[in-house]
Formats: sequence, structure tokens, C-alpha cells
Amino acid sequence: MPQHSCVPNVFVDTHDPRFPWVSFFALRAVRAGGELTWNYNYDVGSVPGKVLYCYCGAPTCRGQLL
Ligand SMILES: C[S@@+](CC[C@H](N)C(=O)[O-])C[C@H]1O[C@@H](n2cnc3c(N)ncnc32)[C@H](O)[C@@H]1O
Repeated sequence: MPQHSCVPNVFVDTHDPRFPWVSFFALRAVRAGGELTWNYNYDVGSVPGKVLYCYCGAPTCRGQLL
């Protein structure tokens, strides 16, 4: 399962929410063996009492996953 990045190199899409598989599409070229990252798009503050700091390292990192 890919890690979250605030500047991901793939996104997930499906045309049918009942589809049992997800597909990852590259947003830019990824080297063979390179890490795939996607934006989890969690809503920061949506889980009371739960904080997850983001360590993606992007210059524009939001700082928190949750
Ligand atoms: C689905 S798992 C990610 C993949 C998992 N680490 C693995 O090795 O298969 C999701 C969890 O990984 C951690 N994680 C993923 N991306 C992260 C990031 N950018 N910064 C901090 N933790 C992250 C968080 O704890 C998050 O709840």
C-alpha cells in the first residue's frame, strides 16, 4: 500500500465504487523501482482525539494526515 504524500506521484481512480479493485495512475514519470505515493485526502481534525503528523518531506507538506 503506498504511503501518503502531500505531493503524490500517483492518484487512484475507479469509475465504479463497487469495483473490487483500485487502479493507480501516474501523475508524472516514476523510475522503475521508485516509490509510489498518493494523497490519502484524509480530513484533518475529522477524528476527535486523533492526530497523525505527516512525514512525507514535501516542501509544501500540510504537516498532518489527520
Ligand atoms: C495504509 S498504511 C501505509 C502503508 C503502510 N505503512 C505499509 O507499510 O504498508 C497508512 C499508515 O501509514 C502511515 N503513513 C503513511 N504515509 C505517511 C506519511 N506521509 N507520514 C506519516 N505517516 C504516514 C500512517 O500511520 C498511516 O495511518
